[in-house]
Amino acid sequence: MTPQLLAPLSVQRQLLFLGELVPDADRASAYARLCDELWTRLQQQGVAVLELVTDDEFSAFGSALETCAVFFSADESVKQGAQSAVPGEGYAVRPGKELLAVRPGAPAWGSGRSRTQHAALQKASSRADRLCRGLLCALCRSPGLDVHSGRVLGLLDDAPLLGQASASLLRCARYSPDPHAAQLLAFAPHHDRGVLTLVASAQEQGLQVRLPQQGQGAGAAAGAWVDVPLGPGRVAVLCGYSLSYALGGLLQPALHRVRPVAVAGCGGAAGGSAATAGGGRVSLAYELCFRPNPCVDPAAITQGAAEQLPAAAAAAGEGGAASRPALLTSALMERFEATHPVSINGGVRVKQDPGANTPAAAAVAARRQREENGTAARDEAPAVKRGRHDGGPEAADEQAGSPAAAPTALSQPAPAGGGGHGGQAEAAAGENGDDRINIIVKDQSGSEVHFQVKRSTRVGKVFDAYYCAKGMDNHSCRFLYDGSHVRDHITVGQLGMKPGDVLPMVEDGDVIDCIIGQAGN
Ligand SMILES: O=C(O)CCC(=O)C(=O)O
Ligand SMILES: [Fe+2]
Repeated sequence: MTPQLLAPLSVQRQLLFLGELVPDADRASAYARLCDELWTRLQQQGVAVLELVTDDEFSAFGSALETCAVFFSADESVKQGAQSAVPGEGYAVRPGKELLAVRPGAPAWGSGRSRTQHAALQKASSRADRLCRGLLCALCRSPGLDVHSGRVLGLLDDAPLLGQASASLLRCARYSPDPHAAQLLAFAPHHDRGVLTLVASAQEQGLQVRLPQQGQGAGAAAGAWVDVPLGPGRVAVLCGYSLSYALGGLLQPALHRVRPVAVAGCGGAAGGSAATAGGGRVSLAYELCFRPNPCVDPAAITQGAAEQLPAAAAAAGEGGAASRPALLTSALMERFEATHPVSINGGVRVKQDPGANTPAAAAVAARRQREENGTAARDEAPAVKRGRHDGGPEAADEQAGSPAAAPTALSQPAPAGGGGHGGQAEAAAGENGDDRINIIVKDQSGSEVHFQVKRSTRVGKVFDAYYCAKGMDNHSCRFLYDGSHVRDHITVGQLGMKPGDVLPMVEDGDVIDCIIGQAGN
């Protein structure tokens, strides 16, 4: 039986944003109740569901959900057009799931339908941003936490005010109803990297959170997956990794997932365009993030916080603020990457275990062995390379509706007919000589993303998939192969080749170095 999660919490926007300014005893006490309840629910259940009484926010979310549903039902060329027209915007299409992302303040793009959609998403993202900041402020002011809100709010950017793209991100996802995917999670269990995430969906069902396993909220149902009741007018609030870190572990990041979306399952409650998008589930997730450069110092942030807090942190099994070093947000995100294997697209980033018995792992191990022996790949006998097929652009590695390059080893087998980027199966195909090779993209911290691609795949597609897996803006990194800058128009097979070279240089398991923050291509 699904445990009863919680009664919706009513919030009036004017309460959130004006409550403390208006000298009205009722409003002040209602605001205090909101603060308290928000804290208690996040701490005990990992999620709070808000009922938006004044519909300003939800009408923005609702129209974004509607326009996205229509957009997602449009044909592939529209999607491809949008993708190429949006430098700096995350965009990905995966089997069974379509994802579109915008940042508040990002300039409009495209024309016609995609422009309409972008405008709706922009409006929803700025509403969500405002709501999220108000909730963060309320959380800090809760009697249970009692942290100076400026210490946390000061780490956010003020980009939405300046009309520049912010660090925060609104994702709109459509999970298509697939009879073959009925047993597959639509979104693998994950933590969000940001501060707070708001999730809205016209469909009541889909989102699930795992109740905390230990600490204050732990009860009989500790560790159980529970449904988060969404639907029109409701928004779920989830604590992300950054906030959890900033508060020294006083709140745990919410582990959440999207359950399987069956054909007849979640489409019914959608109403309007969401239903005409072919059923399935459409959701908006707004992830409020710290700006890229400030220092997040848990000890300073929680200094003087409510007295019972150290005990709460200890009960949650965390070392508390004192054991968490002050980190730049960029370092915090690296820490997140290192400890969280699930990318936002549901792909699993796998650090290959050299002992693992897969061809991909064997290739990586062999390459490392070569490096240790001082035998650089470039020094190998040409005869070895001559046997390889250089792959021409005509052999493009495209499949409609799936990215040309995807991280290997997805969390579940790809749904039938969905492109089949399924880790081991592909690795085996590579071994059989169908011209696929493993390429590793590695950043300065040593974090790796593995790809299995054809030699004919354009490296730009690998980079796009990398940005997508990392949740980063396109064109925000510089890529080096063998120390030289890689242009994104060449193919994987052309990596490292100089004008006049006839033999391919790239080897299975080769590494492309990624310099984060240096725009490159
Ligand atoms: O679609 C949903 O309900 C959740 C999406 C989500 O968890 C995310 O985008 O991080
Ligand atoms: Fe999420």
